[in-house]
Amino acid sequence: MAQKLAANTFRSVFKAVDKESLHWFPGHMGKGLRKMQNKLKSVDCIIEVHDARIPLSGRNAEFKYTLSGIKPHILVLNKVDLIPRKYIPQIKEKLTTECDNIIFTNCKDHHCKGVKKLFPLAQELINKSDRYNRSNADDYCIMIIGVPNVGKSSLVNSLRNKILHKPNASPVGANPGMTKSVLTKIKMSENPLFYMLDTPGILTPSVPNTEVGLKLALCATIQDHLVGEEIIADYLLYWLNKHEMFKYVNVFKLKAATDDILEVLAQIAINNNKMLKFRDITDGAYVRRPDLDAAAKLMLQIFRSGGLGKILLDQNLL
Ligand SMILES: Nc1nc2c(ncn2[C@@H]2O[C@H](COP(=O)(O)OP(=O)(O)OP(=O)(O)O)[C@@H](O)[C@H]2O)c(=O)[nH]1
Repeated sequence: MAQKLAANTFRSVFKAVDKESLHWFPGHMGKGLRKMQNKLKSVDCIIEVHDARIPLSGRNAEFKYTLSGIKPHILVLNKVDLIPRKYIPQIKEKLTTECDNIIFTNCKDHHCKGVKKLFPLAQELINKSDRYNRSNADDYCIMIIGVPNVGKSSLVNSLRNKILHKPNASPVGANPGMTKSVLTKIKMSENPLFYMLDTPGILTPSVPNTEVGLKLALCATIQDHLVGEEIIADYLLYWLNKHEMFKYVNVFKLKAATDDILEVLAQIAINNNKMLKFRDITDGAYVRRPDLDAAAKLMLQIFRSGGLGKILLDQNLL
């Protein structure tokens, strides 16, 4: 059993990292945003997907200014399976001034109620709206947007499976930036004629400060190597200790909770036989050392798959 230590035993602030490394805006994203802004004019409803673990951090609301509230907007908080359900009402309340239509989804669950509700809600909102520049169009068009890796393609696939009973169309990947190709329309239903832009629009995450950048990195919306796996793992350790979530002690077979990331990584490496072999220059003999990079990658992978418990990284902002 993990020893429960007082929060003040641990770091109260996380040491700053190089801010530059947290501003990630590769070329394809910039082009994507421009293309998307043009496309937004020809859609009737926008489904914005974000990671439920960071409902208040990292969303990029820029697209909204382009449309200034003209088109119906649904905010989908995906990966709800990774957060404690008790926070859902508070999250809704906190976001209600920004968006009336908030839906929580788990795209890994074929019976997810949120996914089932999404399409009927979009239809209802479009029917209620004046459709602005598209009032004469016979078809309805929905666009899915969001920052990288929040599950946009997974949601498109879930909706396709549910409505069209068709297999997956969009590639799903564990790394950010999977979806790069051109936007194309796919038919979702014949009557009424409903289309969806099947390649989701990628938004740049909003990174106003280091802490938000680290949360985005923890949720894999910024590529790991741009921040550094060890830094992200250290932030995770800091966060877990600060919120007195000590499940990691058992998961990583540690003797006690600790604020020392090197101690944690060394133990993970030993437990998982992730060792590097070196030749000792003095006597030529081989020595083995823990592979800390591999351990940091494993630690992040375990966190991201929910192995350290259900965690709401924005819980302090509610
Ligand atoms: N636990 C959990 N994982 C999910 C869920 N939805 C998607 N994922 C995982 O999240 C990762 C990213 O999913 P994608 O659907 O590729 O995300 P995306 O937003 O299209 O990614 P980009 O194309 O990079 O923008 C994959 O490893 C998915 O399996 C969910 O509801 N719960």
